[in-house]
Amino acid sequence: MHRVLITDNLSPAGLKVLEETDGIEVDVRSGLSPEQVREALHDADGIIIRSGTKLTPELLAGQPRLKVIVRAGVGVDNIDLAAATREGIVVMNTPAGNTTSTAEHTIAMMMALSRNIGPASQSMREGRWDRKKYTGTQLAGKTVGVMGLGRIGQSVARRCRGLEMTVLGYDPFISEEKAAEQGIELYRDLDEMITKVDYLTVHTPLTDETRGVINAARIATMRQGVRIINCARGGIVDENDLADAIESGQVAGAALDVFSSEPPPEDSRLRSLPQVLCTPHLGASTDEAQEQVALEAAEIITAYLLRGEIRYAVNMAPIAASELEAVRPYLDLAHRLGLLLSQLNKSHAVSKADLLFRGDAASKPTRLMLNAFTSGLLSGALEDAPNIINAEMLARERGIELTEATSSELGAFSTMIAATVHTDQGELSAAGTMFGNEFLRLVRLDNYQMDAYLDGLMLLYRHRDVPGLIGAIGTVFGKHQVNISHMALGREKNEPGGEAIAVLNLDNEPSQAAMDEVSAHPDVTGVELVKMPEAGAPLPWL
Ligand SMILES: NC(=O)C1=CN([C@@H]2O[C@H](COP(=O)(O)OP(=O)(O)OC[C@H]3O[C@@H](n4cnc5c(N)ncnc54)[C@H](O)[C@@H]3O)[C@@H](O)[C@H]2O)C=CC1
Ligand SMILES: O=C(O)CCC(=O)C(=O)O
Repeated sequence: MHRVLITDNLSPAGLKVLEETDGIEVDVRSGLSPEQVREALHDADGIIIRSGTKLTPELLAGQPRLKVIVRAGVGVDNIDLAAATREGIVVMNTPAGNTTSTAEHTIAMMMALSRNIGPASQSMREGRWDRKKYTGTQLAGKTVGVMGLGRIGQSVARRCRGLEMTVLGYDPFISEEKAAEQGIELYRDLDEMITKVDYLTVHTPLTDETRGVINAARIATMRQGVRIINCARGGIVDENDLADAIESGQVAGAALDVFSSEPPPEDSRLRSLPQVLCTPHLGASTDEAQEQVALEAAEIITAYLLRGEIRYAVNMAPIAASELEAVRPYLDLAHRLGLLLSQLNKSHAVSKADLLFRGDAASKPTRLMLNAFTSGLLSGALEDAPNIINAEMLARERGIELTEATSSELGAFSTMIAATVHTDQGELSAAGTMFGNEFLRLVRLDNYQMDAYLDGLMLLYRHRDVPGLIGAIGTVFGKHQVNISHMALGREKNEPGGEAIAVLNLDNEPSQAAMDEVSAHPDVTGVELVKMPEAGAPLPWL
């Protein structure tokens, strides 16, 4: 049974999906302190949150059961992504469920700001009839600048066009064609765009680059009387600079749904300025958006916990259900090569690992395969075996450089993954292939070509290729009651008398005495016992 913890308000539609899914148990809590969230996470396989729960490194550390965090919404700034990644926890969001509601809220804020709806309504409640004081401005014919042309920014832009506004846009990651299709005049320079607008609305995530991007210096270059709307994240518009600019008259008004600290302090200047219209982070708060994000969150978390399907991951590459089955054997092969090289490497001082994907493997998600390989490579070195989410980060944190290359040339096999590990004592390399998507094979170890099974107990011994040796080793294992299920030989040069490697697959683990006897044979130059998962064993993290 997989337990899903829910610590924020989630629409009943999503809860119902979770409750009705076999294999899923739901634990709904509210009003938890950070310490209580930490404790509740000990017994959770996954957690669904909105913006009310902050998942800090302290909460995410030491949660071996926790595999997945789903944000019912877009912004993941309340989740420490680096910490989640380091702990091997996949983080996913529901990117499109609240786009329309947030775009509509932005338009509502823009209109209400322009027509003084908030203060006018308040004045009537207080018994006044101030028609002159609340004269507003019309949107039609005005120019709006949209910073961030993603889902919400574009949705806002389309609505502004419908309101007969001229729409300018700034987003370094959108093409001219895409902007033009929607009637957006695209700027590549924010500083240029903001001098031309009557309204500025921001729709980017809060990042190091966007934090405080709308600040005193930029506001000073804008038209006097500009209006600013922030329904994205608090802090994109510097709150102090905005309050100063409103007090000085440079900015006529601002509409804010989000704040750098939520809720903002009661004595915050922005709360008290009459030119500021505030809502308490309501952009996504509609029945429709909440139902949509809750349904998506429930589906995403169950798909991951029950089937290993990864959608909308923000800290790793996604794998669709349709792709997963096809990719699984490649991940398995890469993981086994990592496990093999990890066990053969005696120096532990790995500085670099290079992966080459050939043939069919080159058309599969190479980043995931690199992670799968790295998780195998590091599995012996770390207390908790890494998974495909954190392996790359853990390797890089340890100064291990990872490279990947692809080649569509087939070579001897229709698919091949080759790995080379660089250590302080030289290089180790191995290559594997698969027959029929199922049978994984080791086809090269260093310079020795072979066809060995990559599963179970593998005994590798380096030897001089002389007659009688195979019989002698077989006799040792027979004496010690160790059954050999398969054997493969690899010769460096395809001629007798040189150096060779034998790979024996064993049904049971040989005793130390048996190992010592094999090692003592005068023609054997090295013996290793490698433990691999059984054939067809599920991947540890999928
Ligand atoms: N108020 C609310 O309740 C809600 C707020 N949001 C927030 O709205 C924001 C946008 O959400 P979506 O449109 O769904 O995200 P998105 O990922 O579709 O779009 C973000 C856009 O910002 C652009 N961008 C990133 N850095 C930029 C920069 N330095 N300058 C200009 N553009 C930049 C990206 O290229 C992308 O096109 C997010 O911060 C999200 O958290 C989302 C939903 C509800
Ligand atoms: O969960 C919410 O209501 C906040 C929505 C939001 O800010 C987001 O999806 O980024």
